[in-house]
Amino acid sequence: MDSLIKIVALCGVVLILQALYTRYYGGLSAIPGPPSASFCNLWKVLAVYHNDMPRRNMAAHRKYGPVVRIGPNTISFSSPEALHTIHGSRQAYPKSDFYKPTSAMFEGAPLLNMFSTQDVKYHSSLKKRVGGLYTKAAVLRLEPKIDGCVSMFTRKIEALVPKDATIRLDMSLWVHLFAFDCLGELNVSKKFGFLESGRDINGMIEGSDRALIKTGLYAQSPILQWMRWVVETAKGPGMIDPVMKVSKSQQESSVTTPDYCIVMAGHDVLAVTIRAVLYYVARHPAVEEKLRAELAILGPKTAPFSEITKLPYLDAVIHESLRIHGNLGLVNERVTPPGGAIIDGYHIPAGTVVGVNPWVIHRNNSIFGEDVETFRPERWLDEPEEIIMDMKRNLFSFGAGPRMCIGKNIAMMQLYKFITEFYRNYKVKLAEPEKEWHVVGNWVTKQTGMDMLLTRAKGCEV
Ligand code: HEM
Repeated sequence: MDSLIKIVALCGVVLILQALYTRYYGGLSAIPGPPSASFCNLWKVLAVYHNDMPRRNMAAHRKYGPVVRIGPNTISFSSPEALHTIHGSRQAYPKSDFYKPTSAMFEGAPLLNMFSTQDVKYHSSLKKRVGGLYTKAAVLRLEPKIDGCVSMFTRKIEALVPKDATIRLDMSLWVHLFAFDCLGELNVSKKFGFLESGRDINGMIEGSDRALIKTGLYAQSPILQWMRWVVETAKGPGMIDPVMKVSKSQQESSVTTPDYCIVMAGHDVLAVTIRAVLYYVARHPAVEEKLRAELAILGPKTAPFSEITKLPYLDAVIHESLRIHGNLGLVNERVTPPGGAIIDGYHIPAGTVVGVNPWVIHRNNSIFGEDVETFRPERWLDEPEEIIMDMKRNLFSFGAGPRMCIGKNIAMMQLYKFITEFYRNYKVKLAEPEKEWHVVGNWVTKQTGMDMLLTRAKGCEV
């Protein structure tokens, strides 16, 4: 018993000494931040646990400046220079262990995909193989499929909204049903049936939300990450195992793995963006009026993408929604290379987790102006050209550099098409404007609590 107490006491002393060293002598000791963050990950864990990371991360930058230590080995940056160095340049840093759980597991080992891989060479070889499928020109072939999904959404809602009546709908759910069905249509030419049934099928949306929340939370500390890995491994084979067994025998595993990632990517962040547009436009009737006036110039038929991308106010509303409501609420984590790096005047040792949180950079006054908390699409139209270019360069909603979203062109087409048809067909109001929506301030910043009152717009024909 005596020796057990001695061992526990010894471990305690070692941990305390290590914490003191990390705080006062480690290579990051000069960087300001919340006091606890310099020796343990509690600050990050609590911020995510309370679904409050975007707000706390922004507040930390207001208090401590452009470079903030938010964990013993994690630094959050807020400047455009840091964004460029860490994420945007050709030599952008590799992803951190945060991304490990975003690989499916097969026979006890992670199946690396384009999103999850930390290996720069493997990533670049994957991207070379499939990148051509996602260029602006290439995704035009998907326009009819996206049109099909948008008109299915419109038909479903039309069936729920009788002429001259107003109906209350949970738009948080309905846009996710659209996003999931669109994912099916684009990937396997088949809608999954979410819109048809008008609800989550087999708990897929709920399951995906849970997985994203867990990934965001457990990744805040290596110990939690390890515990999650143990639990997930103990659960045994998942959905991907039988697929991989077939693929392996056909020498296709290298194709199946990136496909798996693209099939899983995009529905939740697309839904987050559409919700942001709907919510902020509903809160700003003058914006809605201008948007409707612009859309009124379109003919009665579904407008082609090439035409709607020329509508300046629609473009400004989408950019402003992407800015004010970052899809991801955490620092997009990267790791400094061997030899370390100089970022924003600090020497950051090799192996440090560094990055930028979209919420933080999108509220940088030097880029987006003094009124960053205000939803003002006009900022994308009225400012001098070089300021607008600078805002576009620093809009981080789709990431930046080599690890930027490969699906951005598809996502933009989905957004433009959905928003155009939605406002052409419906008038919308928040059902309870006195209430704020609820935002999950974790990794993907999902919003709920946005019931809306829908009425058919005049001349709406589907
Ligand atoms: C509005 C919709 C979307 C948004 C806001 C969005 C946002 C993002 C962001 C921010 C990243 C970088 C994440 C990070 O570095 O941590 C990313 C990566 C990625 N996205 Fe999207 N995405 C959207 C839709 C899509 C769609 C439709 C697809 C499917 C084709 C897709 C596929 C991917 C892939 C494969 C990556 C990994 C790219 C790489 O590491 O090279 N995304 N996305």
